[in-house]
Amino acid sequence: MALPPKGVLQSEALKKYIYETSAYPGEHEHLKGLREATEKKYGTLSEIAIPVDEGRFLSMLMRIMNPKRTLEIGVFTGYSLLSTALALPNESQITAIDIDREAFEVGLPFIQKAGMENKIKFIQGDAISVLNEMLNNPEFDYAFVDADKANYKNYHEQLLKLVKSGGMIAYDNTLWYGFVAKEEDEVPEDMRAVTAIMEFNGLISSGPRVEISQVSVGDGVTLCRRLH
Ligand SMILES: C[S@@+](CC[C@H](N)C(=O)[O-])C[C@H]1O[C@@H](n2cnc3c(N)ncnc32)[C@H](O)[C@@H]1O
Ligand SMILES: O=c1cc(-c2ccc(O)cc2)oc2c(O)c(O)ccc12
Repeated sequence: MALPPKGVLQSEALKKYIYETSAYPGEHEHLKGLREATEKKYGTLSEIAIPVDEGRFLSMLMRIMNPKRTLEIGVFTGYSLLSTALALPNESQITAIDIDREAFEVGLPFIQKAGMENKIKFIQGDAISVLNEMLNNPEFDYAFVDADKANYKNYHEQLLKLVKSGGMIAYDNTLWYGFVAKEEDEVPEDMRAVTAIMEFNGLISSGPRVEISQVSVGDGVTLCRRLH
């Protein structure tokens, strides 16, 4: 079964319009360099990086929130990481976790050229284990999650102990190519993470711990604000 285009926008013409009018113009030169190096090295796999319009959204969110300590789970070559870092004040720190360092090294020269390396502490390791080793001390203002989708519910439990009350957790891919709204027999075998995503969406949609907003940008981003 052929995959639909990635993301919420199922019209290629509308996606092209949005990219060309409001996402590519003004894209930071080193973000563009990182994106092109990722495409060159990884070909179609580069699609797992967040798209440019989502990068702009996350960057705007950071400028509004002005967080001091942030977390990123799932770095790949660093498009979301560099989008975030460029929007943060100099004294801010991002703890970025990925099980794989090889892809991060593809983006690292662009992070360095952009002068953002000092804001980033990269930790190579399984995110569940790395988060478990952190003290249950809510010291982060913001977290972005874009790693293994089956673990989103586990990351959520851990992050509710690590993100401050009033802080924000953003989860990527919560609309998963639109498959969340399709019948089971319409979902290709390699897109079965849709089950975990749908369970996760159900889990966070009610309850006293977070307030959410499902944002239809990229492949769907859910913002969760910790209430207590
Ligand atoms: C979709 S990519 C992240 C894309 C990235 N946010 C960007 O904009 O380029 C997912 C990443 O999660 C990482 N990952 C998967 N499972 C992980 C785990 N258990 N712990 C830490 N990282 C993991 C993968 O190595 C991969 O780099
Ligand atoms: O097709 C994918 C796959 C992933 C993925 C798979 C396995 C992992 O351990 C982590 C991530 O992530 C994706 C993604 O974030 C995206 O935006 C599109 C597609 C995929």
